[in-house]
Amino acid sequence: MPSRKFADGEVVRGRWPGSSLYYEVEILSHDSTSQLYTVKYKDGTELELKENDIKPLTSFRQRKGGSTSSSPSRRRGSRSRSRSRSPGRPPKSARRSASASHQANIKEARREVEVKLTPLILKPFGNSISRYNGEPEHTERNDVPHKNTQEKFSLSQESSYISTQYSLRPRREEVKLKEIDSKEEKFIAKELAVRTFEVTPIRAKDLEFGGVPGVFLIMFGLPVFLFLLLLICKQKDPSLLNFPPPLPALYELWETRVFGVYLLWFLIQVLFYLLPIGKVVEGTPLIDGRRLKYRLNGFYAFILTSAVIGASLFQGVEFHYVYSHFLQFALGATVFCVVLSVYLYMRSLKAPRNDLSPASSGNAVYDFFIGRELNPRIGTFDLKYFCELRPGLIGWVVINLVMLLAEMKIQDRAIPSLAMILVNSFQLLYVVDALWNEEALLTTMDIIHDGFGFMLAFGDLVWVPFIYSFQAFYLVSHPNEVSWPMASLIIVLKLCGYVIFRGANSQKNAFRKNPSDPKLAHLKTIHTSTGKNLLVSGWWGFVRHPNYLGDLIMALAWSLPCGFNHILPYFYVIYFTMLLVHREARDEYHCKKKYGVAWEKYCQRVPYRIFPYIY
Ligand SMILES: NC(=O)C1=CN([C@@H]2O[C@H](COP(=O)(O)OP(=O)(O)OC[C@H]3O[C@@H](n4cnc5c(N)ncnc54)[C@H](OP(=O)(O)O)[C@@H]3O)[C@@H](O)[C@H]2O)C=CC1
Ligand SMILES: CC(C)=CCC[C@@H](C)[C@H]1CC=C2C3=C(CC[C@@]21C)[C@@]1(C)CC[C@H](O)C(C)(C)[C@@H]1CC3
Repeated sequence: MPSRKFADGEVVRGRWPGSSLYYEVEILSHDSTSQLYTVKYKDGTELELKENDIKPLTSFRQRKGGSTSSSPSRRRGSRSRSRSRSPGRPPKSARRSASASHQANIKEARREVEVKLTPLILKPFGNSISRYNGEPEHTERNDVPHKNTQEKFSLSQESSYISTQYSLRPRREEVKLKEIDSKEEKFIAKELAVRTFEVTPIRAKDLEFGGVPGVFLIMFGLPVFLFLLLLICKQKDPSLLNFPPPLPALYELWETRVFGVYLLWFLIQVLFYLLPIGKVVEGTPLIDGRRLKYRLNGFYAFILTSAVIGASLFQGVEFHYVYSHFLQFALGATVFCVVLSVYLYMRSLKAPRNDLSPASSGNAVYDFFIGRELNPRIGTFDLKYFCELRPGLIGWVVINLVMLLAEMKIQDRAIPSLAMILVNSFQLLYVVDALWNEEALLTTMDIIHDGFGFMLAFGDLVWVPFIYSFQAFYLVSHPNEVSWPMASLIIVLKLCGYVIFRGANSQKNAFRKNPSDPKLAHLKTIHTSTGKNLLVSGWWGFVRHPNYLGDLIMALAWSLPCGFNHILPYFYVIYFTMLLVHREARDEYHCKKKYGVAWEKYCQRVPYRIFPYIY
């Protein structure tokens, strides 16, 4: 007897777990020990199924025929389709997770059931799922009404079907149909409640950042690397070819007073965050449809912080203390981040399933790194959202100012160097821009996908303030004179980067907020069946991540004022390129899952990811 009935790559019908609905799936692999097949649904969902739950395509009856009908139930199906698919409607979910796709799949199936119950002449299999997955009909100008496409879409949807147990039933009266409808609704709701996380476990091969060994290395490697960089930078000749200075013992770097100052800084930012000023907006819908509320007062926090810093300077507070204890501050922030990460992990163990991040895996080490809980909150205080923009990002600007003052003091200058002024102003613009456009943060991968764990805690609270201020730190002990023509070129580069970065982010945010915004009417889009469309002209038709391109150009402009004597000030550009290339790959993976064929079409139309004609 053969050990397996279906071969890898074979296209068959797989039963949706717990239901009698069969979908077209591809066999990916077979485990001879558990006798389970790993199959892939057309929306990218992978599941393990028993052999009994798989049927060859040929075992389903197919009917031929036209696609129009005036049967009541058919009309009803059509109406419900166009209601739910209307592109003019705001998207139900800004982020469609795999389980949201399952929900759509199940709904899809339910609608197909309605169609199936009428004695119609139906087209053969094949349309339903590929359409569901977002196969674009064609690209259109954003101001062209989408009605025609939708109608076409509805018809082809209607004219396909999925085999279910209902296919054996005779035609029912409309009343009976409603009963079935409501039973199905209840069944679906129950299914979803139980399966939201069950059906989408992240298996070992899907773990990002090199899985458990990868995140383990990152967690220990990054802090060590940070201290090495800071130590190398303090040397007279900061060449990477020199033997790296030894890392000081932890107790040598620990200063309770420094830690106290760090805590004070953190608490001031908490206080500013809690101020009831600024408008309150809703985030993107969560897996259970809830939308969290966020207060947008980051820019006010920045103004208030500037006032506090200004007043302290006026009072003669010695800011040089931060420069002379820079490593101690970095250690204090790291310790704080570790404690915070442990707290976050512990509390996540009690968090309801629906509150867990789609990136979490069930592996303790991995989840400690990526974050298990998506939006940890104490009351209305959102820990991730707060940390992403406040203590670290505003702290970065303050550290830059400290470096500027340190440069004047150490190099005995009456005014800061042009290089330092350029670095300070460029990065100030970047931070102010982030705070001014605070709402845009709510649609980033960090907020909607990644949990809050060591990765973001360390990134936000340690990496951003202590590494992103590296150019200014470098200039304190390694002065570089920049000529005005050179400065002008660098400014032009920075502005080009900024225009691309801001233009791309604003275009996408405006489109996501209101797809029929008249200002975007000239843009072409690709339809996807998720309710959200993809921009395929404008910035997003140039490369697939124009915002990353702009960000990288700006990063180069931040490093150039440091001159070409050492590679060290270019560390940020190198690191950032790696980060964004990796991030782009992660986003691509999620988008492919989310938009299926539509995303592939987009990739064909816009072949380059970040760098035109290069990558
Ligand atoms: N300074 C730093 O260290 C860092 C800065 N950044 C910056 O943060 C910003 C946000 O980045 P990030 O969160 O990674 O991702 P993006 O802002 O690029 O968002 C990606 C999402 O945009 C949507 N999208 C993709 N293509 C299209 C399209 N053609 N039309 C419409 N929507 C599209 C998709 O989501 P959906 O369809 O669901 O809306 C996709 O998941 C960037 O400017 C980046 O440069 C990021 C990381 C680090
Ligand atoms: C492995 C490792 C070092 C991970 C840490 C990555 C983090 C440093 C970054 C991840 C995404 C970020 C974003 C910003 C800062 C860096 C981190 C936290 C950001 C706040 C910078 C300002 C931008 O305008 C932004 C708001 C779009 C951006 C959001 C993402």
